Amino acid sequence: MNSIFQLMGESSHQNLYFCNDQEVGLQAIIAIHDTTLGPAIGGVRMLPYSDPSEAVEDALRLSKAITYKSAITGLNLGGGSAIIIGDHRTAKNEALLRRLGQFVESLNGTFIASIDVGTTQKDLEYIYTETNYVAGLPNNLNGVGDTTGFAAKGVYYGIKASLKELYGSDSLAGRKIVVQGVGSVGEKLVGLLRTENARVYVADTTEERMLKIAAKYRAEPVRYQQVHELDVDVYAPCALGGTVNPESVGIMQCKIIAGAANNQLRDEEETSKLINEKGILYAPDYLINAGALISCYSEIQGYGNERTDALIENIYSATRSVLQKSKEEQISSMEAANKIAEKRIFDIRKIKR
Ligand SMILES: NC(=O)c1ccc[n+]([C@@H]2O[C@H](COP(=O)([O-])OP(=O)(O)OC[C@H]3O[C@@H](n4cnc5c(N)ncnc54)[C@H](O)[C@@H]3O)[C@@H](O)[C@H]2O)c1
Repeated sequence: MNSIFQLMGESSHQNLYFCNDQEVGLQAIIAIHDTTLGPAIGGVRMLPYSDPSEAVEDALRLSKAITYKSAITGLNLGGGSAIIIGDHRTAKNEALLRRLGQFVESLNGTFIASIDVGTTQKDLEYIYTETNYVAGLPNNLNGVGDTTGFAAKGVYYGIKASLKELYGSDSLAGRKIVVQGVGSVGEKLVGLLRTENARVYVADTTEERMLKIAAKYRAEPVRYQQVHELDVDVYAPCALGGTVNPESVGIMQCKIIAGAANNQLRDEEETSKLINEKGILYAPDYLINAGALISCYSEIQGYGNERTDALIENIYSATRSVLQKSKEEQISSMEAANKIAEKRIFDIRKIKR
């Protein structure tokens, strides 16, 4: 127990809640990192953790990341996370999800649940049966529906802001961009980039998917093993985390890294240093992939499409501020983003007391 308080203290977490309902088989954790800016939003992640302490660590890490993501994008939301310990393919059912909904409801709006790995919009509907504190509902329940288009739009602005910083122009025409992973977000990003005549290369471990997307958007297919060696303006990681690491940076030929994947940097400190030494510009992942979170915020606030688009467009100016601060203070762009996010929380905390 001591170590849990130590972990919470190290990352300045406010609360950690546990729910154990043996009758329905629910073992769940809700972590609230910081509610200075507003209620803590977070996805419901369902995975078969082998040890509850792993689930606690994940909940703490994920909730802190959301605090920073909300802060840097100007949202009035805090960071949270919900974890259900169990195999989402076999152990998920209506009673379990509704029980989680009751758990969320018991926190009186301090936590707002959305979807994450192992949960779907259908699951969120079950949670919604028991609590109104949810975001990311389907369109037929007046929700934002599929958030992947919003995520792609944010990445698109992040790429444009990075181009502006490096070349003095944010025009995409003729710029060479490789999109690694053309799944839900990657495909929509390819569409946006091609509309403005960027020269787009697409890679995916599923060859059929890669060929389909290449043909649909008149992009060029490349083998996924060759992504890092391509001489391009932008490398957009849109598959899994950790693809930017000392080994891959060693062979990279791109000028900018800007994509949708979460936790792109493995060994953050060392990798940031190597990126810097190579003169590669890095648009922080948690800032430019915030479009989905922004759309959930819009749903909570009852905003229409126009306001949602405007909030997502802010990613452009936020990315520029981060890159400029990074240059001026000779710090990594991740450090610059973290500093801006922390300062906003610090300032707002003063007026909330
Ligand atoms: N879905 C969202 O709203 C959202 C929001 C923010 C961030 N993200 C992040 O963006 C990334 C993509 O999300 P998604 O919803 O499009 O996922 P997805 O599963 O629909 O797509 C991922 C694609 O990457 C491919 N892939 C996996 N490993 C690869 C590799 N080594 N090389 C090339 N391709 C590979 C897969 O075959 C798949 O087509 C994830 O990291 C996710 O966490 C998603």
